[in-house]
Amino acid sequence: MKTLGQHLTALKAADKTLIVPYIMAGDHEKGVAGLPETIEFLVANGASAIEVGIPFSDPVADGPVIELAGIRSLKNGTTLTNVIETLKTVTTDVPLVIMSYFNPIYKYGIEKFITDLKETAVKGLILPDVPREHENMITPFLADSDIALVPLVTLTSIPERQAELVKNAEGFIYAVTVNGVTGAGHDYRADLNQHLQHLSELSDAPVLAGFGVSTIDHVKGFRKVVDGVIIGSYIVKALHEKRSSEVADFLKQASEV
Ligand SMILES: O=P(O)(O)OC[C@@H](O)[C@@H](O)c1c[nH]c2ccccc12
Repeated sequence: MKTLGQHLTALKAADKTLIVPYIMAGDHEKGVAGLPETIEFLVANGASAIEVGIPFSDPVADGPVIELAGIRSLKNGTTLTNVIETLKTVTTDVPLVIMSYFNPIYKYGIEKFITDLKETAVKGLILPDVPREHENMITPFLADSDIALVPLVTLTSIPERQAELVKNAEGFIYAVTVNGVTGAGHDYRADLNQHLQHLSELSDAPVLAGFGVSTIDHVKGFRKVVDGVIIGSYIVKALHEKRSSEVADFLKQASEV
């Protein structure tokens, strides 16, 4: 299997718009047992990679939609252990990216976490509450794996910090488009595209914009300056409300932008 960076770079070279849906593991009527079919559904509808969220009781960066999905998932009995066991049963060429707060991983054991992921299609990690200064808790274990630690770059990062965050980036760069939590309904800053353009120039790694992406017009707008988008709340809400054919249409249209 290719690394996350190789997979996305190949799609980028073929001039595809990178589309990365986010789902909350275990937010399904079958609980975590429903995760493989949700992944299959997203793969079948053209996802470039899939961000798999681990539910956590204190999700500081999550807006209401993702937070509620996390609460439902925890009620369904989802744990990092049963997510990893389930992911071991999933075979796909589309790389998976785990999005988790640090606490569940710390409790699981960092070394065991990385070792166990090697038996899955997980090729990347997004850890929003692990700052660059503390990444060395994780990076030694990643050294002999093909799992990338995806940098999150926010609008408030000063230019030097941005350059530092994207230096040697593997996988992709997650460009956070708003100052705030996940979810729709934010107004994007007038100079957002300039910021995104600048980020794209800083690195060869694909740049994906995320937070608030919920319409095809958003995808078209971001596609002018970056390689693709991450879509969370819109997908999580629509899947929960059983509007999967709408999600399928959205993903197909988005990948054709
Ligand atoms: O929901 P949105 O606005 O489409 O944004 C993606 C986001 O949900 C997903 O990437 C995510 C969920 N929780 C996070 C915490 C931090 C950073 C990112 C995330």
